[in-house]
Amino acid sequence: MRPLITTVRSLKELATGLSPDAVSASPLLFEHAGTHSDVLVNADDKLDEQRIVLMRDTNTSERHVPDNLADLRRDVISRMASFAERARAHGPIVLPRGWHQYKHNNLVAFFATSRRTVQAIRWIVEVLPGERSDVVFWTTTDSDYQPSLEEFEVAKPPMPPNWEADWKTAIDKGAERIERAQRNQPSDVEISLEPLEQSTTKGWTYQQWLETVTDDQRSFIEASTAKSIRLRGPAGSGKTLALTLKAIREVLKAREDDLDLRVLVVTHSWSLATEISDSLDSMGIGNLSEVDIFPLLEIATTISPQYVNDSSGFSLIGNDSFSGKQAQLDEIRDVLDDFIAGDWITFESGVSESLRARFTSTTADDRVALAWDLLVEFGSVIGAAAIFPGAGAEARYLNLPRASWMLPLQCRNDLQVTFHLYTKFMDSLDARSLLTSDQVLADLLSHLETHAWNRARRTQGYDLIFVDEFHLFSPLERQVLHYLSRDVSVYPRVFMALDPRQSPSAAFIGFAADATRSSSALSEDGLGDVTNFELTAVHRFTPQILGLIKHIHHEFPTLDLGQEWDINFGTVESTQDPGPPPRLITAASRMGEEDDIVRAVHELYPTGRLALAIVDSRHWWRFSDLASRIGHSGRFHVSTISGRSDVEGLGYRRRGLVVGPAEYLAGLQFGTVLVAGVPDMEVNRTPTNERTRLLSLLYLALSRAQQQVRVFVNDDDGGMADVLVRAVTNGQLVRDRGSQV
Ligand SMILES: Nc1ncnc2c1ncn2[C@@H]1O[C@H](COP(=O)(O)OP(=O)(O)OP(=O)(O)O)[C@@H](O)[C@H]1O
Repeated sequence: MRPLITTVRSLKELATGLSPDAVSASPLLFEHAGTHSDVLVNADDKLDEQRIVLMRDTNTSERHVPDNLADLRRDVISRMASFAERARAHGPIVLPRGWHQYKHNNLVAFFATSRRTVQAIRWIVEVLPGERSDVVFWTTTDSDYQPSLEEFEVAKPPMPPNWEADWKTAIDKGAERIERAQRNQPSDVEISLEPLEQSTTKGWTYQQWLETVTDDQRSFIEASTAKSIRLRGPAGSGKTLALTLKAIREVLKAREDDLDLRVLVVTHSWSLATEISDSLDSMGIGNLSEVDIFPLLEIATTISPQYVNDSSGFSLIGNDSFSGKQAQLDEIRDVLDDFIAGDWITFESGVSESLRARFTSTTADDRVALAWDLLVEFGSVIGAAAIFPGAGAEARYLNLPRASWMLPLQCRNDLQVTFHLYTKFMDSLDARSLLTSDQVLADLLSHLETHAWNRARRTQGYDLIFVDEFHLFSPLERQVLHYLSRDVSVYPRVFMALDPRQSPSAAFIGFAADATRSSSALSEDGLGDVTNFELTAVHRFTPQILGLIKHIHHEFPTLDLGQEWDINFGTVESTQDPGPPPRLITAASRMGEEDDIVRAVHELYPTGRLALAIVDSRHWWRFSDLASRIGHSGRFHVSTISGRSDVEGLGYRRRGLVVGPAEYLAGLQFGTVLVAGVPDMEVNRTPTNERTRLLSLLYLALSRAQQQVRVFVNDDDGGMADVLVRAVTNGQLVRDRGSQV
């Protein structure tokens, strides 16, 4: 096969488990056949990016890894990306001990994967001289072929001809594609969905909406802006819409009164920011230049001086994207493996029995589960509390209050071992010149506390701040909001829409509840007195879907939610006409399940926008593969969504079938939602934190649907989860026998 030229971002996207055939359905990736090599780039890649050249002389079937590593493609690709990141960091390359590296001049050899069974396979890689530290993956060695690096250096083949020209063409073409998408001109077949009918605002004007909203929504829209307001309601109750209408109302009022008003709408993702922006545009009130709509992280990187003029070469880890999360998870697994082979011995006797069992387990699945829990602990507990390694950091961590959703750590030693691993993890990020979004926000906070910002905020700050999906913001992110206001003499006026049940990592709920437990906590938060409004009617979905969602709600383990956060689901009603009952389709095998899904796509595609939501992202690889197969049939528009980054906002919304892990569908809606990858959540077998997370994702997936819901399960993966069995028993789900092959 011809050589492949690619980048870290592209490899990370592939390392989520994206099937090679699904590349063409990804709005993030772009393939180009050059004169002598193939090029695979990510939409965010620029011309001066570090390049990764993969020589594929011996490849016959596999496109992204050597044929003999096909079974471990995900692991292998992830390590390739991790190596390239380390190569481009300043200073000498630091690889984890477990990689067993050799070096000779610019050549490095290291194990291609962490799996012990195949460790004998090593990469021979070269880091090319120059600013960008391009990396060439020359070949792999195994027991039959083991040249020394010295020998290899002498016999090394030349670089592929024209590779730099092929690279440049690919980047130019990729940029053209994005530009086309931004102009909303799909380059392929046009589809016949009517965008306005499908949108949140149904094509109605602002006036029409004011006449339609419920009394609850109206009270919020017309409420005084003298105080901050918390708007709570279940999924689909019209929170986003009410926020949008209130923002418009305040702008129009200020115009009438001849006041200068600056309004900020903060979201968690670009896709929702784009959707709100489209809603504003479609309401027939012309240009609203007073309103800015951005994801919070975007604001952080545009006003934080460290990032505006950043020359350190550090880049932000995409930990809001699935690929970023997966890359961190792989890194934590490496850190864990190194730790267990080394320092663990000094901690072993002190930690609790249950944690010890997790560290000493030799099952690969247990190791992954532990890495996953650590990822949540590092990001949502330690990072969210802005604790970074350094003097006094461990003591602060030891004193943090623990909540039920967190990793159960029973004694001081458990916490210490966790903090030790956290420090190692942060060191490994440093070795790759990576920053987390928590670090960016913590830096932003310190900037916001300076006199310089205190002066700047008078012009750059905002009078009113609207926050959608507030439940997705970490405590750290929430603190940032206060400083974005313009007038320092009054409390910031923040209007937050939230539904704590939709917090997929389940991570922020505990903190949020802690913060609200004492009534003075909110004023300490810097918001002064906060008024509560509650929405009790859902407008998105039918009473049948609401019935199923209420059932899921009642399955949630007790979260100790502060009273102010819990929504009384008993009183919630749907304003939609009745629709078909949600269905559960049970197949005998994975293959059968996939057939069932394909059949459903054929049947439902003509009815409007469809989503296939994957509840447990560990099943993502399988469904991304299915997505590509459906896409390749040529009859359907399929796009995959696996992150919150900007480019996804471009292409997918007008497309027919959107496939993605449930958490990335937050804030969006579809005519029909097909739900798959629902794992066993049995109380006795699933820790509370895991169960909460999965139920939250299931709730999120189901609540994206307007008309129909179909849930797919198969016997290979354990059949129906108990929560679904009970829904069938209670009549909220109708069971159909799916394919029995
Ligand atoms: N009063 C209303 N009458 C009719 N339709 C409404 C009303 N309020 C909202 N809707 C519609 O209900 C749907 C859901 O609204 P919206 O997205 O604002 O809900 P949400 O509470 O933000 O949901 P989620 O939390 O799940 O993102 C939209 O299609 C919107 O147009």
